[in-house]
Amino acid sequence: MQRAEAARTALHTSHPGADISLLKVDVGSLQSVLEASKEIKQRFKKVDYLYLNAGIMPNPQISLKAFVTGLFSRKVISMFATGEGLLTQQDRVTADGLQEVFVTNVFGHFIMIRELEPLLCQPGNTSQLIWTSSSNARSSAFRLDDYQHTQGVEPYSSSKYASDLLSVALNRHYNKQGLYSSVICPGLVMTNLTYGILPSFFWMLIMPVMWLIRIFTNTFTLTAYNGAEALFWLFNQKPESLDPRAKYHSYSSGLGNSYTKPQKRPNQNDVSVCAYAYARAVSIYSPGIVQKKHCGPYNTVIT
Ligand SMILES: NC(=O)C1=CN([C@@H]2O[C@H](COP(=O)(O)OP(=O)(O)OC[C@H]3O[C@@H](n4cnc5c(N)ncnc54)[C@H](OP(=O)(O)O)[C@@H]3O)[C@@H](O)[C@H]2O)C=CC1
Ligand SMILES: CC(C)CCC[C@@H](C)[C@H]1CC[C@H]2C3=C(CC[C@]12C)[C@@]1(C)CCC(=O)[C@@H](C)[C@@H]1CC3
Repeated sequence: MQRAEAARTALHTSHPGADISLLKVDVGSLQSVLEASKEIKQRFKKVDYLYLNAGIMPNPQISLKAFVTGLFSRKVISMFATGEGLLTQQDRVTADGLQEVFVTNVFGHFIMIRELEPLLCQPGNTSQLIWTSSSNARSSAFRLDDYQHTQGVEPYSSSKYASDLLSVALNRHYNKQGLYSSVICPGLVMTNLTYGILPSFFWMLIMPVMWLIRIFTNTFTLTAYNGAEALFWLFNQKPESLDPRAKYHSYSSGLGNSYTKPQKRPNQNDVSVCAYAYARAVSIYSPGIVQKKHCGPYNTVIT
């Protein structure tokens, strides 16, 4: 909350008239998501934009062997752009009995969308869901028969691919009610997430190398300001004009100027499968968990 208050103060300095309301939510805890959603419904009559940005990559490990092999392969540029095959993470099970990466990066957000449905689907109004996904999302890390990625070591890639699929499934389900979902990738940005991969002083030391790499890959946005480009770009678009299956990337030119461009779509079969998986996930988890946590009745009907 302290960080949120600091952000509010900074925003008030640059935008003195802004009405900024703070609310604490742990998207990794279903009870917290339900409570926060209830509070949002009390505070607001409608929600125009829901930015699903919170995400984690716990205990990341770099594979030095994969990095060195990648450096001398033809895939070197794509390795720097996506980090594919370079990172593994150690996941854990939350108090709700869910995989932490899956619940934080995907499922908590999904429950919030369902809970806020009346505010997001107002007649005569369009609303946008904007997910912060990643170019690290990888279909081969996602399996329907293990959609929480309990068996593998790449829960981050898996959860980001799940959010890409879920966004397409949400478009199919909600577009006719004026709700539109998009995913973005901010590129490689220096944040607490990347400081968990390598210490901040190390990133500082290799910054000249990073600027050099940026000449060859536009995905090294590096600053939060440039990384947020696609989030801001989407805010200004007519949601009906967006491609429901695209991923919108924040890019930076060699000189550090940012711009947004759409990129590839998830596989059609995967999308149908994902819609089914999430319908099943909600029906399995919601009633049991809510009863256990004494949050009152919570019925979800998925068609
Ligand atoms: N940095 C990068 O290079 C990239 C980042 N991304 C994605 O961008 C998003 C933002 O990450 P980034 O800013 O880089 O990393 P940070 O670790 O700096 O920020 C993560 C944010 O998520 C919030 N968060 C984490 N867990 C929870 C939780 N359980 N409940 C509520 N909020 C939570 C954090 O809140 P708090 O500060 O209160 O803990 C923080 O605001 C993530 O989804 C990440 O996957 C995607 C591609 C590249
Ligand atoms: C640049 C240096 C000389 C060496 C850095 C090597 C790696 C640690 C990085 C190379 C590509 C990076 C990358 C990510 C993390 C750090 C690297 C693997 C991400 C996976 C971070 C989270 C994301 O969501 C992706 C978009 C990033 C892709 C690139």
